[in-house]
Formats: sequence, C-alpha cells, structure tokens
Amino acid sequence: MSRRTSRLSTTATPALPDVSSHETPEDTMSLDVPEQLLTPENSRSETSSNNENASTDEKLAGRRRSTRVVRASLQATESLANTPVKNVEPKTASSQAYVDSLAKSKRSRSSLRHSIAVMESSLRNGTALPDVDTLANDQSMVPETPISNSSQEPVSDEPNPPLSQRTLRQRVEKVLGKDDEKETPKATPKSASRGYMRRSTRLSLIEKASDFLERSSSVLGKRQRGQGSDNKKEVSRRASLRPRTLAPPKEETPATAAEAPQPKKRRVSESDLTKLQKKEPSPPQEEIKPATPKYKPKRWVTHGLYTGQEPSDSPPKQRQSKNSAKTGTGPLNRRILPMPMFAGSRLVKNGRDYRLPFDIFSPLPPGQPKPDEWRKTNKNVFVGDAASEWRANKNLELSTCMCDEDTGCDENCQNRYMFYECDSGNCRLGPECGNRNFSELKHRTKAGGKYNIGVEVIKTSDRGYGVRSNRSFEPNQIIVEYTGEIITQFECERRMRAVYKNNECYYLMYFDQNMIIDATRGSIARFVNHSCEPNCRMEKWTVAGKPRMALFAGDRGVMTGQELSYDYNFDPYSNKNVQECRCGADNCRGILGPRPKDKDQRPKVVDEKTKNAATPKSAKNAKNAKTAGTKRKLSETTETSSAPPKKRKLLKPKSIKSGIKKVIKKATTARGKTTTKKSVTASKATKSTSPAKKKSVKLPTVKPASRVKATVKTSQKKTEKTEKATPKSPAKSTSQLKRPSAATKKKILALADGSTPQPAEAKPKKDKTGIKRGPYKKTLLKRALAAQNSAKSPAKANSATVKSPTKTKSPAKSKGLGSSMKKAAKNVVRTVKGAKRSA
Ligand SMILES: C[S@@+](CC[C@H](N)C(=O)[O-])C[C@H]1O[C@@H](n2cnc3c(N)ncnc32)[C@H](O)[C@@H]1O
Repeated sequence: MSRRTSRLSTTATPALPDVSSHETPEDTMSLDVPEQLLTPENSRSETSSNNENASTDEKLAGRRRSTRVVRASLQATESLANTPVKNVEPKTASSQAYVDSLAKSKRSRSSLRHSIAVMESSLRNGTALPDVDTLANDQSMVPETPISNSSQEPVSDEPNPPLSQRTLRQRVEKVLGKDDEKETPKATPKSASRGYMRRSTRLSLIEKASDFLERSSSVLGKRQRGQGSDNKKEVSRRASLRPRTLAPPKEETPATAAEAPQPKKRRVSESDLTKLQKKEPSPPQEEIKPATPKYKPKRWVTHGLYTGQEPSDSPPKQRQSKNSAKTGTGPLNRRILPMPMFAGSRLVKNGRDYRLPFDIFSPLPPGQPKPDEWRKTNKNVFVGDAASEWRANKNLELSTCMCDEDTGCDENCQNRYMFYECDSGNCRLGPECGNRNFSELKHRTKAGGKYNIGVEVIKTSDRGYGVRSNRSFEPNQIIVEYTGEIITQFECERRMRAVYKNNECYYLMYFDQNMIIDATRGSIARFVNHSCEPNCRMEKWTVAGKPRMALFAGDRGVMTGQELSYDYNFDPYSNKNVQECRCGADNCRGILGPRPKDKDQRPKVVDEKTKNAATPKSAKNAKNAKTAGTKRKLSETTETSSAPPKKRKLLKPKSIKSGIKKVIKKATTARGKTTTKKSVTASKATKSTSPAKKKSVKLPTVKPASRVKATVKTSQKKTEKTEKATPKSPAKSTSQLKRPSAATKKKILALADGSTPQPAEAKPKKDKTGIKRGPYKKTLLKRALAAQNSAKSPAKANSATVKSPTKTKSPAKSKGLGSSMKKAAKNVVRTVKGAKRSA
C-alpha cells in the first residue's frame, strides 16, 4: 500500500479569478494531505461502509454516519484548517452553488451526502464536479434506506445565501441544520411555512434517526444524539460534522507525531475495542500482568498420629463396612471437615491412646538388608501333581449364610463360623456383609502403597527377618495372605531332601488335603516369626471354593510399628530339631513348640490348647495350631528323616476327668434303680472310658469288653492300636455282658462285708502318669455293678457271669484313683450291704 498524497491545488480553477489575482503560482497553496494508510481496520471501515450502504437497516444507516466521520477526519490536515478561507472560497462558492442545485434537485438527505462525497473526491482530484443529473443517476447506486425513502420531499428553493467563510461541509451542514431548525423566528412567513413543513418532516426523520441511534449500543452515537437533538450549536460540534481538516491523521511519521499536539482521541465503540485487542496483543499488558502464583495441589497425608484410629465412642463392631468406614483408608474417606476447635475438649477429657507413625518413631535404619533369596508371589500356584490331586479330592463344600441386613455377617454368621468367605454366590448381603476379608485385602493390595499393604520386612537382631505393621489393624482384621507354591507331600519331601537340605529356615505350611504351601517362593507372610504370646494368628479359609491362608490380627488388634507374630505351635518330634525361642514373651515356652518330655510343661500346653478349643474363637486357634504345627513339623522332621510326619494326637485330660465323674455319678445314682438302667449305665460307663485313654491312664474295663484291649499306652503306636480296637468295645460291652458266677458273687459279697480279705493282692504299680494302677482286671465299676445287680436281684446276681478279677483289691485301697472314685466305691459297697440286710 502506498501512501497517496492528495494535492489540493487552487491555481487552475477558472472559476476563481480573485484567487489568481491575489496569489502567484508560487504562492499556490499545495497541501500534502497525508491520507490514511489502508490498514486492515481502515479497509474494513471502507468495506463496512459499503456494506452499510447496502443495508436497509436504519441503525446501520446511523452507524454509517460514524464511519464517515472517521473517513472525513482522516482525510483532513491541520494545515488545511489554517489555510485562508478566502483562497478556498471561490471553489467553495462553486461548490455552494452546486450544493444548492443539489438541494433544488429534491434529493434526499442520503443522496445529498452521496453527492458531498463525490464533490469531496472531485475537490481532491481537481476534477470537475459532475452534473446534477449525473449525480441523480448516481442516486440509483445509493441504496434506498428508510431515511432516503422518506426523504423524497421538496427542498426549499430559497436563493443562495452569500458565501460565508465556511467549509463545504459546514455549508452542507448548514443546509441540513436549517432543516433541523424547527422554530426559527427569523424565517419569512412563506419560507417559514414551507420550511416549517419541510423542516418538520425532516425533523421527524431526524428524530426517528436519533431514536434509532439512541437505541444503538455505540457510545459515540449516544453522545452525539444527545447533544445533537438539543440545539444547533451542539449539532455543529458533532464529530460527524467536524471539518476534516481538524481531524488528525490516523498514522503519522514519528517526527510529525512528536511535533504535533496530541490528537484528540477517537471515541471507540466496544466492538472496535475488541477488534483492536484482537489485532494488537498488547505485550506491555502482559508484562504488567502479575504472575499468578501456582498453587501445588493439596496432598493429604495418608499416615499420621491417629492413622487408622478414627475417633469413635461406639464399641468396635464386627461389620466390615462399618469398620472400614470408621477406620478409613486414607484421604478418600475423609468426607467431612475437621471437627471444630472445642471438640478437642472431648479428647482432653476422655483421652485417646496413640502411637507415632511407624516411620517416625521407628524408622527403618538406613542400609536395611533385604532378603536375598525371596521370589515373591501373591497368588497360590499349584505345582506338579498338586492341581490334579486337589481336584480329584476336592470336596464340594457349600455353605449359604442366612444373615440379614440388620445384623450383617457378624460373628454369628454361619459362613464365618465355618471359615467360609461370603461372596455373591453364598451370601445375599452386599456391602453390609462383614465376612469378606479376602476381598477387602484384595482391594487394599490393589490400591497399593505402604499404608494399604500395611506390612514390611524388617531385620531382627536375633531371629533373622521378620515382618512389622505399617499401620494399625482392628482385632481380627485380615493383614496379609500366606501364599506360595502348593505342592504334594511327596514333592515336599523331595524338596526337603534335595533342595532345602542345607537351609536353616523352611517356609512350609500344611495346607489342605495333604497339600503343603511352600512359601520359599511366596508372599511376605513367610517372614512372620513365632511368638509364644502372639498378636496375630494364621487361619485357613475357603474362598470361592478354594482354601486360602492368611494372617489375621489377634483379639487385641495390632498397633502401628509392632512386629507381627503367630504361634507356630509345631511339634519338633525330635530333640535334635528343637529350637530356642527368642520371642521374649513373659510366658515364653523357651522353645519353638511344646517342650518335649517335660511333665510339668506339657500338660500345661495341652491345657491351653484344649481350653482354646472350647470356644468358637479358640476353635480357630486350634486350627491354626494344626497348620502352624504342621509347617514346623515338616521343616523339622524332614531334617532327620524322609518319612512323612506322623500326626500327633492331642490329649484331652479334661474329658478323662469328666468321663470318670460321669460314670461315678451314674453309678451312685443307680442305687435303687432297675437293672436295665444299670446295664445301660454300665455300657455308657464303658464307653466313657474311651476319652480317658488319651490321658495315658489305664482305666478299668468290663470283662466282656476286656476281649477288646482298651488300654492306652503312652507310645503313639499303641495308641493307634487302641484307637482301632476301641470302637468295638462299647457295642460288645453292652451286648455280651454276662452275669457273674456264683463264686464271683460270693467273693463280691465277702468283699462287701469287708470280712474276707482278697487273696494274693498285689501292690498297685504306678504308671508313668503317676496314677497307681491296680493289678486287677476287673474294675471297680464292674464290681460295683455286679454288687448292685446282686443286691437288687440276688437271683439274677447269682446267675450273673461277671468274671471275678484275678487280682482284686479293696476299692478303698486304690489310691491311684481320685477321691471321688473312692467315694463312689464306698457308696456302692454300702448299697450292697444295705441290700443284703434287707434281703
Ligand atoms: C518361617 S521362618 C520365619 C522367617 C525367618 N526369621 C527368616 O529370616 O526368614 C521360621 C524360622 O525363623 C526363626 N524363628 C522364628 N521365630 C523365632 C523365635 N521366636 N525365636 C527364634 N527363632 C525364630 C526360626 O529359625 C525359624 O525356623
């Protein structure tokens, strides 16, 4: 785009004789009117102007006016304003005439404006003004706006006023302004009346236009209309009517810009502003703009003083959903704002224990050694024949819980009791179910992170590696699953012989159906050490029909940072394999497992086990004991022999006592009762002796049953034999009960009298348990029974075939039995005596 200079020459105009007479050609005023550069904005202004011309909207017509203001102001210069008006006047005069002619040609206001534009261009270019007819023809080019249509009115044909020192535009505006003058008292009556009519019409047009303009959003338009409608002076000041000469050039050279006074700022409409902003992405604004501070996204700490110990006044509940909501697993569960300040008073009053987070109070020392030969797997993997064997022997165990939503699957849940995990298949409860430990563990593991996983390996000072908690665990909450390779016993033995023969630690645990979990390649649970006072327990559960083992928190729960432990409870089988226990508990047994051949310690251990077995919870422990013991047993026994470990029977001393008591009680109460009842009692008594076998106590047996050797010996082999024999005894003892012979009867009577001493009475021997064993074959019970029989029905008693014991002794002398036994025997004797007397 080139800058064009329009030269306004006043020399060669024939219609300006005065000017030529006054001024020489040298004096010719030549003004370099720098035209506006055709910037995109300007070009748009042109375009929009054209468009506006094409538009039929009155608003646009009004806006067009403002566009033209721009154009006019851009085309003027200050120098032009300073030019003596006289010089221009001749030309202006001709223009004036032209204007008048135009006015006469009854053109509308818009056509007049068009004509002005044409004149202006002709002035600039120095060309002759077109004829009015030509202009009239040009009018065809002017779009018919409402204004132009409504302006087709006769124009005043008043004589040309004398030329004044006004610009062409001012002159034109004067013509227009005259139209605006509604009430001009100076007007002649005729012209006034005409003008009034005309003016009034035009005025209405202008008013209409101004109304439209008032509605327009342009600030400039509003201002102008507001002023223009008031009086003529104001109208003359309107920007649209300002002489172009006064309008500053839009673009100037830097020098000109510096010298020239600050051009009056153009009023800019909002739309223009947005355009400008789009065009010029003002860099200084960006510089000034203060840098917005970048806030780091808030990160919630997942562990702290009270991690996993959300405050609650309610007692701990079994329901998993409630517990999990209470304990929370991090920031996600914190849906409410923290408690208000005064809520702390409750804490002060009630107090609450806490522990420092594990990584603060007990951080792992730097350079913590890591277990080398640990291949990790978090799933059970069947190896070799294990899978097929397991499938073949698989029992389809089905269990459906009957819990309802109110209770959830709490500790009374049938599935829970049987160590069956609830799922959608066997439990109709959804999230309310509290018996989905393994599924909870799965979610935790999936979430990841130290807190969710909850455990980590540590190196202990004297027990190799161990495991500690990274968080607190609720009582009975699942902690970690014990996983590894599931192998058959055969495979286990092979490994023990070939692979692990030099190992110090074995990670073998009895699992299910004679399968073994070998956690040499397994989960972190394999590092959990033994303790005689453990805080966890190992449990076997059936999950979706498959057995799985996991470590659960004990009844006291687990605090953050504690080392996890459970009772291995194994039987070493051999003294060689006994390991020293370094658990440090007050009640430490001293070895890993029960002390062998320790009379004081052993029953104690047995007592603990049986005590635990009495309650459902301890039933779990009993189960643990089995699994844990098997694990240890495997690891220990296979060191010495490759033979499969033998199952050790747990002895139940409690049952012995109760069995004896039962018998005695029945025997005592049997006084005066029928024979049938007695015989039943006898049979029961015989039966009841079977549990006592486990106590390694030889209990008296009824002769008919004596065919069956119901003796219990301390050695395991004999116990097994007895086990085989025992089932037959009760049936036989009842059905083959014979009546005592006459001789026996005699002896019993004599015994009852206490007169006849028993011949060749041998001294009772003490057995290993310390109980004196009588050399008799017939027990006290049998004798008592026989005595009772004879007392009740002597005839029958006589015919009874109760075999007399080869070696008998007075019941009173049988010191080895308990006092209750003695009493019972005495009672029996008394009964017999009484019966005899009455007879
Ligand atoms: C299954 S591993 C336990 C992890 C083992 N500490 C490690 O470093 O891999 C069992 C072995 O740990 C040791 N152990 C576990 N508990 C123990 C305790 N209370 N006292 C002494 N040694 C123990 C014994 O050597 C035992 O054979």
